[in-house]
Order: sequence, then C-alpha cells, then structure tokens
Amino acid sequence: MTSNAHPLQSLLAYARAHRPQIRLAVLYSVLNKFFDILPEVLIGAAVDVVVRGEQSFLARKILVNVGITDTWQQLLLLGALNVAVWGGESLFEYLLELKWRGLAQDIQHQLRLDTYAHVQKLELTFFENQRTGALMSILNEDINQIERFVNGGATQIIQVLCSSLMVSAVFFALQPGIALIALLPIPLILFGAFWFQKRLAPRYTAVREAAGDVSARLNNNLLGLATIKAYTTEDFESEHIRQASDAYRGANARAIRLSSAITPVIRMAILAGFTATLVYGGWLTLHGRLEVGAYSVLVFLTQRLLWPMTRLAEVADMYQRSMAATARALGLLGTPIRIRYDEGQHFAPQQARAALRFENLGFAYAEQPTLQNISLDIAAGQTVAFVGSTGSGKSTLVKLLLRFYEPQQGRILFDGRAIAELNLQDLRRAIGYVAQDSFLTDGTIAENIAYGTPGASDAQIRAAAAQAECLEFIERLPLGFATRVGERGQKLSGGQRQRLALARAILKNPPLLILDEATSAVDNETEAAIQRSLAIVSRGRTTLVIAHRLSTVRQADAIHLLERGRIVESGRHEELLARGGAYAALWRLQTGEA
Ligand SMILES: Nc1ncnc2c1ncn2[C@@H]1O[C@H](COP(=O)(O)OP(=O)(O)OP(=O)(O)O)[C@@H](O)[C@H]1O
Repeated sequence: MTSNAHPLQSLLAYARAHRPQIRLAVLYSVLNKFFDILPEVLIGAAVDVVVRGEQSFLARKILVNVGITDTWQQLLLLGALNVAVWGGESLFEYLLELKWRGLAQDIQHQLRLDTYAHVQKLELTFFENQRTGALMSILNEDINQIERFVNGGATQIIQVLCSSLMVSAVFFALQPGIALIALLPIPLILFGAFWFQKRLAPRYTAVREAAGDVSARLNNNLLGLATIKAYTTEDFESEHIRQASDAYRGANARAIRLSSAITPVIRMAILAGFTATLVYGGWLTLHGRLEVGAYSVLVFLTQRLLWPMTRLAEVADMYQRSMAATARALGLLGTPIRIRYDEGQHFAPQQARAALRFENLGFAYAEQPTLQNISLDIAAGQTVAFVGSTGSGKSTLVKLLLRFYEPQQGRILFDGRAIAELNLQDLRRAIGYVAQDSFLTDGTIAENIAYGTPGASDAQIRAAAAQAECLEFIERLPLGFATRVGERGQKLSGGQRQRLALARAILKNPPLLILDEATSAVDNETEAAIQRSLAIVSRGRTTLVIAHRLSTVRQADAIHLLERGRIVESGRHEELLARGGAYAALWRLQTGEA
C-alpha cells in the first residue's frame, strides 16, 4: 500500500482475496459484450439472405459447414441464432450484475471494517492533528464512492474495451479499408479521454477534500450546539458552513466544467468515423465492392462503437472520482501505527501487582516540555495522588502510563518491566482509567457500566454502581439501570457521568486504577462521596488519583505536587503541611485558612 503506487494498483492489491471473483466477473462482462454485438451481425446476415437468397453468406461453406441453400431454412436458422444470442446476453448480464455488485458490497464492507479497525489503533497524536468529520467522510463517502465504481464502472470499462476490439475484428473481416477509416478516431478518443482524465484527477481530489472539510465543520458544529446557542453564534456558524459548502460547490463546478465537455468532444470524434463508414461504405456498395449485408453490419456496428465510447467519458469521470476516494481510503489504511498492538511481552493483567516506577521521565507534545525529570516509585497497592495547578502535566503523566503517547526521555516500569516492552493491550487491561471526560456510549446505564467487561452479571453491575456511589441516582430514574443515557451521556449531569465512569472502572476490577478528577468544583456532599468511594475502591489495588480538591486525597500514601511539568513536593498530607511549602499554601487557600 505504498503511496506512490497508482490507486488502482493499490486497490487491486488490497482486493487480492477477491481475485477469483474478479476474474469471473470480468469473464461475464466479456461474454455479455460478445453476445451484445452479435445481433448486428445477424441483421447483416438477414439482409444478406433476402438480397442474395441462395448465394448468401449462409449458403456458403464457411468456418463450419453451414451450407444451407434454402432461404426459408436460412431465415429459420437466423431466428434460432437470434433467440440464442439474446438468451446468452441476458444470462451473462444477470451473472455479471450479480458478480460485480456482490464484489462491490464485499469490498466496501471489508474496506470499511479494515479502515475503521486500523484507525482505532492509531495513536492519539494522529487524531489531534485530524478533524473527526474529515475522517468520517473517508470512512463513509469515499468508501461509498469506491463501491459505486466497482458496482458499475468497472464492467463498463471492460465492455468498452471489448466492444472496441470485437467491432474492430468484424470490421477487418468484412472490409479492411472501411475498418481503417472507421477506427481512425479511436486513438484520438483514447488520447482525449486520457487528456481529460489527467486534468480531472486533481479536480476530483479537490472535491473529495472539500467534502471532508464540509463534513468536519458540520460535525464540529453539531457537537458544539449548546455553546453556539449560548453565545448566539448561529449566524456566524451558518456563515462558516456556507463557506465550506461554497468551497465544495466551487470545487465541483471546476470538475463539472471539464467533465461535461468529455462526451460532446468524444461524440464529434466518433461522428467522423461514422460519417466515413456511411459515405465511403455506401459508395463501395453501390459499386458492387461491398455486399449490402456487410454494409448494413458496418453501419450498425459503428453505432455500436459510438455509444459505449460516449459512455467512456462517464466512466472515466467515475473512475477518476473513485481513484481520488481510493487514494484517501487506502492512505488512511496505510497510515503507520507507531505504538504497535501486536508486539511486546504478554502477561496476565489480572495477576499483575501494579508496582510502578517512573525513571527520569521527560515528555513534550511540541517544543515546550510538558514533563521533566519525573522519577518516583509507587509500591503495589499504594494510593498516590497528583495535585498541582491546571496545565501542570498531571493528566499527561497518566496518559504516558497508558501509552497514549511515548515519552521522549526515560521510561516507566510496571512490575519491574518497561511498559514499552509489554503488550499494549495487556497493559491497558491491567488499568482502570476514569478520564476527565469519559466516553459514554448511547446505551443504557447498565451497558455503560459493563462496557469493557462483557458478561458481567446484573448483581456485579449493581455492586460496582454501589461502590461508585451512583446507586442512589440510578434508582431514582424511572427506568433505573435500563435508562438510556443519550449520545455521549448527554442526558446525565457531569458528576453522574463521572460516577458512572468510575463504576465502569470498578467493575473491570483492575490491579491499577487511575482516577482523573475533572474539577475541584464539587459540593460537600459529593466530596464526602468521593472520599468514601475512594477508600473502598482503592482497597487491594494500586490507585493513582489526580485531584483538584486536596481534601479528597489527604488519606493518600503519597501526594506529589506538580508545577510546570516537575514534581516540586512529595510526601504524606501531614508531612507536606508541616513543611509549609507550596502544598501547605494551596491547602490553606482551599480550606479558607489563608
Ligand atoms: N494533546 C495535547 N497536545 C498538545 N498539548 C497538550 C495536549 N494535551 C495537553 N497539552 C498541554 O500539556 C500541558 C499539560 O496538560 P495536562 O492535561 O497534563 O495538565 P493537567 O495538569 O492534567 O491539567 P488539569 O488540571 O487542567 O487537568 C498543558 O499545557 C496542555 O496545554
């Protein structure tokens, strides 16, 4: 899937597994075309019979020993052949439709699944530099475009090629002189189609990119509707969408201007060949140098050549669109996964003790360092808190532990082994992570708690909810655990979402639990609830808590205060207070003792 290969080549390489199917589909297309041009030949033969009677083509001994001199029998034979030809054409039409359309479905299905599965494994940095809507447009529209091409475009290309070859063969067999004239425009047409195609390609790439942009903006706005309403920026945002949509329309207009010219131009070239056949062939026939039957075959066949060639334009258009789509979809599929899932030593996540060691860790998202010289030991089973001002790097620290990012310096050991050498999924299975903004699915409360722990019983789900102190609010809902939470858990309060996310992590029963508290703005009751549940859930496992409210973590075995990416103070609550440093100041500030 190298980026410098032609998209068609890449697509064929991707569809390797479908090769036998593709070959069969191509065969059906060829056979269908073969039967499709035979009626014209039969018309010629019929004209030949009525004009020349017993001297006709059919009366002569040709390839096979036909030699039927009786004209009535000749006509009957033609009738029978006609039925067979039309029957064959219909049969192969059915088969080719079945095969190509089946292939289109199989390929789009596989491509969508593969691309999605691949995208899921890409590291977070990739998504931070991409817009979700643009990715959605690749996963949806671009893959649909490829589906449309395989559905109808591929067979059309094959059929245009076949009919050109077959018609040329008939022409040469009947009248080589006319054949040369009639077929003269073909190189011109092919050259023209190629010329258009080359110029269309970048225009369609621009169209696909503009479509991705529209989709990205729509997605962004729909997610931010509450903010749009609150700031009454509806008109401003409509204008944003208008600009994106306008750019899409403009990109399409540039493609349309060119693509609309293809058919008329090609038709004019065909016209030259057709007129030449009509006039020159007629002249030859009048002078007895061409049979009437052969003349009619040639005239009809030029028509046969004409229509597929005009379709060539349409097909070239569709081809170009889908190649732009293919390049985007396969490009996404070919994006290298930097933090690999399939490497590293396996271990049993549930048996881990989760003793942690951070060794001189240094990390930067961009140039500015976010974390520097972080070194600390966390014994198995300890509860450790990270506190510090906003943006000091607390969340980043645990994200490195989850291997969402790779540190530029130092390493993290998990039970004595560097996490970079462990199997990524085993490591993550050993961790229960409650993020600041946990992702809730559009399902029920029970489904959300059991997310990541398939097969959990109702009793287990209930117990986890109780430990996370969310049983009370769940039971007040009319449908209880069966209540649907809406997309991203919209129908719940921020605190309720956080509790639910905690219940989810508890149910997973991981050796290492990470709680990233979103805010210090909690009421006293919630604060007490957090303390209670923390005491329960941290039992028997290593627990890391990122806290904004110092009182929630005063019982922790160790507290680390971060400032601008460095640990500036560490110790137990009482020790830190006694030291009278930055932690003590922060404590006084929060408790109002200042
Ligand atoms: N994905 C990212 N890309 C670039 N910079 C980031 C990214 N995530 C965080 N940062 C920056 O890194 C710094 C540390 O962020 P981090 O989220 O670790 O802080 P925090 O201490 O957890 O803050 P808070 O208490 O507000 O949650 C911040 O300056 C932030 O702007």
